Amino acid sequence: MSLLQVNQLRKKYGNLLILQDISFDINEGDIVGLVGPNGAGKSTLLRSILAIEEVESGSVKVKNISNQNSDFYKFVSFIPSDNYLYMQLTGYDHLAFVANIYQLGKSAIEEVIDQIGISTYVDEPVKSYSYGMRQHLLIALSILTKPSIILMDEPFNGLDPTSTIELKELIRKLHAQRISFIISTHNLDILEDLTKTIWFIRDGMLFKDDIKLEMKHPYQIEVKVTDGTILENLLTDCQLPHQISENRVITDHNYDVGKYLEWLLMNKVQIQSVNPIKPNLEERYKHFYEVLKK
Ligand SMILES: Nc1ncnc2c1ncn2[C@@H]1O[C@H](COP(=O)(O)OP(=O)(O)OP(=O)(O)O)[C@@H](O)[C@H]1O
Repeated sequence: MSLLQVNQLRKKYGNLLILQDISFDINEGDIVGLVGPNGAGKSTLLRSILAIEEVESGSVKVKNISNQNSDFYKFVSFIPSDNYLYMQLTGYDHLAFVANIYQLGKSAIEEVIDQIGISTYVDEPVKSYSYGMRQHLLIALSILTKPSIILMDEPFNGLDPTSTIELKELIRKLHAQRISFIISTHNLDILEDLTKTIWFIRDGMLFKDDIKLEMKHPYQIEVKVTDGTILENLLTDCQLPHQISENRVITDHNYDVGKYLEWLLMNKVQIQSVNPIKPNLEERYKHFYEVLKK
């Protein structure tokens, strides 16, 4: 079911067009990864969704409530990339401050402290927290209102591997409780662990990682046969471009895989399986920008 609707969002800084009429829908339970080079417009998009930035035109709604209505912010939370915590205050002070704005009681605070697992340090001043502990506090703050979606801008910046794993687990846990996410990050490996829905932004335009783009990628097809030695001997006669690795022949997807199969069958090679070797996100990312440059 559609949760967040972004319609024709257009944003300029001076004469520079930053967001070019961006539209998309996020469904309940989605985790969307937003990637793109520096200055592509990722933060501006998140900030415009939240009406922190004034836009030229377009509309944003969550559960049919406009971002011009304060109720919008009960359902949408934001974790910005810059640390906006107060070093002298404790984690609890922060939670009490936000709870007060939304007129939430102590029990709501206790609930998120338990849920995020920050009870051992919530009464300490934030200046004593590690990056990971600060990120946990920011998430605790973001879920106080029980939002339906959390927008995160570069949440993994500065985290060590342990804190990164903890944050990923926390995102998965909240996702299992039906919270949706839009996560902007440069860390493609982390993103690929969390979601298959990865969107690219470049020059203020949004590109969903669509199948057509993937089909154009010259990924390879792997053909398994029973005996590598025979294969190697056989393939000395094969005119089609290929590489051999043990008992597999790796072809180039630009060539028709049928031709390889035909040739192998004709030479009585027993085929065990034929699998596309799907490029990883980093390869698709590189390919994507190469395609766009043309
Ligand atoms: N307050 C501002 N005034 C003028 N230009 C701005 C402002 N904020 C951002 N920009 C410009 O808007 C463009 C998009 O910036 P934005 O921060 O949204 O990119 P980004 O994709 O989040 O980049 P990064 O990955 O480096 O965080 C950049 O060209 C940036 O210089």
